[in-house]
Amino acid sequence: MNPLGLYCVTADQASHGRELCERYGFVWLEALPETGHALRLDAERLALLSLGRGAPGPVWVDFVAGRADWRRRHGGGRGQGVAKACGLKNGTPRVLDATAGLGRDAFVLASLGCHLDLVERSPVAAALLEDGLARAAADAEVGPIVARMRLWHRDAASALADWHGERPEVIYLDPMFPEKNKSALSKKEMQAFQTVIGPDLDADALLAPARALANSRVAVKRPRHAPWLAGVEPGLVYQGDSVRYDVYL
Ligand SMILES: C[S@@+](CC[C@H](N)C(=O)[O-])C[C@H]1O[C@@H](n2cnc3c(N)ncnc32)[C@H](O)[C@@H]1O
Repeated sequence: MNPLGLYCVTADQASHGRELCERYGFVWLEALPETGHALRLDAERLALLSLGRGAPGPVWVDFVAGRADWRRRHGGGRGQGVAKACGLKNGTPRVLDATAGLGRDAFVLASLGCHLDLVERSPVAAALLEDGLARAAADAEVGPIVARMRLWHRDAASALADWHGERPEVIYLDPMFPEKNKSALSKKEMQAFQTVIGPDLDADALLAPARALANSRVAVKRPRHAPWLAGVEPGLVYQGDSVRYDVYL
């Protein structure tokens, strides 16, 4: 996939924009293209745009307002599937989220008190997540929560094989499943995210190193009817309406 372009709205953000291009390999844009996808940096945020007629709205990471905030206040706490799958019934384990994406699941776990390492290989997802974490850090209520989330822009296969940090109790995996029916994706905007990132066809290879590294369990989020990751039967399954959590103890 070609590197994505980054467009900076005002000169004030130019040095930060150029630094993101250098670090993540984005191409500096003098103007937004008419079609396709691009990153847009303004004083508020970094966002992934879909361009052209009928294109879905922008995607960005917001832990302070919107869905993440609602879910933090009213989402069901430790009764949520991700919390049950990661074993939060018995405490607040240290979690390695090896497929961090836009950090939504990780934020739920951090809100419930967990410390997390987040590993993300896609430059687009990592840059959006980094931006959301930085903005949330300045918020009085959410700042202490995101202080428990540490992002690493790298491939999980090598990170799991060569982990130098504190050994995680739990490893959480939520690779992008090759979705045939795109309307099944929760929001139109997320279709853009999937188009830019692509399916994670190598996800099976993460299960064995994750099981070798995790102190207590590996939790895998799958679409409800998807086959087991790497064809390995889990010890425990939490079935939700549209997703399933397979737990390897
Ligand atoms: C479905 S998204 C995860 C969504 C995330 N759970 C959330 O709540 O926002 C899958 C993410 O895993 C990342 N990913 C897949 N395989 C990876 C790997 N081997 N190393 C690092 N990241 C990976 C993809 O780039 C993508 O951003």
